[in-house]
Amino acid sequence: MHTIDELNSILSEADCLINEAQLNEALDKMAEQISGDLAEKMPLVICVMNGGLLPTAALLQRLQFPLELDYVHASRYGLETTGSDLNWTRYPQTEFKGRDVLIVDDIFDQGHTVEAIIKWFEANGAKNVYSATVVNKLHDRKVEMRPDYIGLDVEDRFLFGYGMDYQGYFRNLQGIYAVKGK
Ligand SMILES: O=P(O)(O)OC[C@H]1O[C@H](OP(=O)(O)OP(=O)(O)O)[C@H](O)[C@@H]1O
Ligand code: HPA
Repeated sequence: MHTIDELNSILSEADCLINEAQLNEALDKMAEQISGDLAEKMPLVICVMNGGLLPTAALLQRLQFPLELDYVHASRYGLETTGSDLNWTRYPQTEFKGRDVLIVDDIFDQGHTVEAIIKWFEANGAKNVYSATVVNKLHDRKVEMRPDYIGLDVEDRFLFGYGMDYQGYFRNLQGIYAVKGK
């Protein structure tokens, strides 16, 4: 359990790596690329909860063409997770067989989450599966694939804000922060 004072000091000591203006610029570019590729395809956009909530909303506001929205909740099991083991707590409810699907998440870190979700949609009949993440963390512990649309590269630190949580908190921030010393 954290106190409000502890949480406020985590935030006040953190480094802001990406501010709101930089986020907006990156999201504008992503939306432009996505619109170029998908505007005629009536895609199904999939928000990966919980981290994908803010990025999905921000992209949808910028995508002015016919699309449908659904969400999945699939997260990695704790620290011991290896490979693509995901704990699915919500599968999509919208028909996606034969359709173009766009997966939206906050971060491409090691990449197991996005990779496994893409594979699941492909294995279950999606036509083309695209993926978009606001940030890509720079390190060499990654899966081989990369998302089709990436907002910004970011250094290898523990991040929070704009979808990403620090022990459950701070997903709501309009910027991306790194915990002091981590
Ligand atoms: O690229 P990876 O190394 O797989 O990590 C990225 C994933 O980790 C976080 O989700 P998490 O499983 O913590 O669930 P959450 O979205 O509910 O925070 C984040 O939202 C991505 O989905
Ligand atoms: O750096 C991170 N912060 C929060 N959640 C995450 N999930 C993967 N990487 C991160």
